[in-house]
Amino acid sequence: MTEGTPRAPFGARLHSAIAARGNLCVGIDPHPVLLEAWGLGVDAAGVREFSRRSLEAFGDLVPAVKPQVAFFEEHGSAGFAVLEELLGSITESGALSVADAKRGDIGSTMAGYARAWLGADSPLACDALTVSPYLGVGSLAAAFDTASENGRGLFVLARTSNPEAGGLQGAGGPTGTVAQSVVDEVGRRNAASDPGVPGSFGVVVGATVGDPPRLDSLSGPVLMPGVGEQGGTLADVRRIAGPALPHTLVNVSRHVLRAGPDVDAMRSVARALAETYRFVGPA
Ligand SMILES: O=c1ccn([C@@H]2O[C@H](COP(=O)(O)O)[C@@H](O)[C@H]2O)c(=O)[nH]1
Repeated sequence: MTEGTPRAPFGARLHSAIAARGNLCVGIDPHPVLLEAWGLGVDAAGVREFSRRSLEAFGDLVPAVKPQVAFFEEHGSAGFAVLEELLGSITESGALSVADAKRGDIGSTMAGYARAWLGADSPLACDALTVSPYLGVGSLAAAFDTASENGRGLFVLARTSNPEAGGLQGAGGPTGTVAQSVVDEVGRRNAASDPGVPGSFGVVVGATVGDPPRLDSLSGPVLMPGVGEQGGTLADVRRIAGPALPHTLVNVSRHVLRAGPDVDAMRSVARALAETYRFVGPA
């Protein structure tokens, strides 16, 4: 981006990226067990090489790449330095970066996380950040505002893919489930979006969920993990996304990464998935 040129909204940039590359998002999750399987050290240097090979394999194939922040954070400042470098390299590969940090806190503290991940020139700035609404969607106000100001986006956890989530997120009240109320509140923040182009505020809904929230009034993108190792299928993705299918990013991490360390082998798994998970015609 030229200095001084405002960044286009995340929703519009994602819309173009999906039109060009389809709906698959691949995760970079340097689990210790994968680092070992690849013959790499379980340290920041191993994570750096893992990230480099992963991005070489699929960075130019997919609209978005999702680093799992936990596996960088566990290596301290050296791990964060690798993540900073990776976020820049994802942009160079032509993909959007989704930092999966699941941040959430009281409003005044959330403002610090917002500046860190969504600020104009922050070292860890990403195109979109995963955030947790379980301190109240309103506690995320600074993240919504900072993302809007800088053309970045959010994916707010609504109905996550893990089996433990249902008791809390699927709990019902007179107006529907907790997850539905999150989707509806996020959707209200997208109200002014252009028809056909998603707003910049999305939700996370797992591909493993039997009782998903309705997404018809979201007007924003969906990040849908849970395909592959967690058992979600193409049919699940179609059923759960419904009208939001064209704006859905289907995330797959370990199923691709297990094909490594060979870059061509990972690329061929990612390419096959990218063909399967394409819900819009080529641009
Ligand atoms: O509900 C959620 C939210 C986030 N995730 C993250 O997605 C990937 C999934 O990895 P796989 O190897 O494809 O299972 C991982 O980073 C999770 O933290 C999720 O799975 N479910």
